[in-house]
Amino acid sequence: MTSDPQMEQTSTASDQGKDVVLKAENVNVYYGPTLAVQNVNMDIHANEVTALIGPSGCGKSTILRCFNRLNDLVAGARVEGKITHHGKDLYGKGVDPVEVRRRIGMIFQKPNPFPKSIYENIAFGARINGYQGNMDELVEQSLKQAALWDEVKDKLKESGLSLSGGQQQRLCIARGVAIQPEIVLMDEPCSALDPISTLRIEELINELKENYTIVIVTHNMQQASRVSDRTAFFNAQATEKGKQGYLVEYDQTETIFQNPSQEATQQYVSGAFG
Ligand SMILES: Nc1ncnc2c1ncn2[C@@H]1O[C@H](COP(=O)(O)OP(=O)(O)OP(=O)(O)O)[C@@H](O)[C@H]1O
Repeated sequence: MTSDPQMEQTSTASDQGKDVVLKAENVNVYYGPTLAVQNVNMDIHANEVTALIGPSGCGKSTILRCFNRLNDLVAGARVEGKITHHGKDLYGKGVDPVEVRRRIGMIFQKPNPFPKSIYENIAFGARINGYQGNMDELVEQSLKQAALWDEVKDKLKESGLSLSGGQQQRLCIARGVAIQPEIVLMDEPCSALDPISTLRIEELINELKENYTIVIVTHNMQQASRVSDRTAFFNAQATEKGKQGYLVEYDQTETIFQNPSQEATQQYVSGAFG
């Protein structure tokens, strides 16, 4: 084990190239002049759940937002290095960031349904994205995929805001899957939810990975170990220019939690810091 952060980063050497849908190579992210996360290399694999864990401020959300170009919308944010999606530069000339975000959706920490009916929460986005098929069928199918149909099928005209927090988050997931993304990014999707709703979302994540690739940021280590196939542990080091995040170790979730190669990972997953 080493304690030098520059030396610590490892990646999934054993199965690189296999079903890789997103690949980050030497990614640095700056906010203005400040380097917030440095030298991230990681592959995201198809139909898997990848968890990003680590203490506050180590750059998990920043990296997540790079995966669908949401950082483009943050003033002063700049991404260096390369992120490819099926081998194609996600930031390349001619790539439409709106189309990127359609194929690579984001579920946020706080459920954010539109102030519209449950039905319209799903139909609205689909319509904007040019959906021409049977809307009733799409609404039903999306709500079923998000494990919400049985609870709302008799009140589709009621406001999405009338639902509980956990139901609202599943509505947001239904809205997300209705536009048929390939990848779903989730930024602490359960942090505003009670334990029962959290468990429901975790079960849902497990079901969704049959059809989608999922990357989830979570503070909850039990959650990472329950839902993910691979886990990336990020840490931050103090520098004269402030805190800098970096990827310490990325491997199968079982390895990260039971037999990590880095001491810092071992300490973090055993609750010694963070
Ligand atoms: N919009 C922004 N403008 C400037 N700095 C930012 C911005 N967003 C994040 N940062 C900085 O980038 C670093 C990484 O933040 P980020 O939110 O990605 O970390 P995180 O690991 O997701 O943290 P948390 O677990 O607390 O959500 C932090 O130092 C943070 O202050």
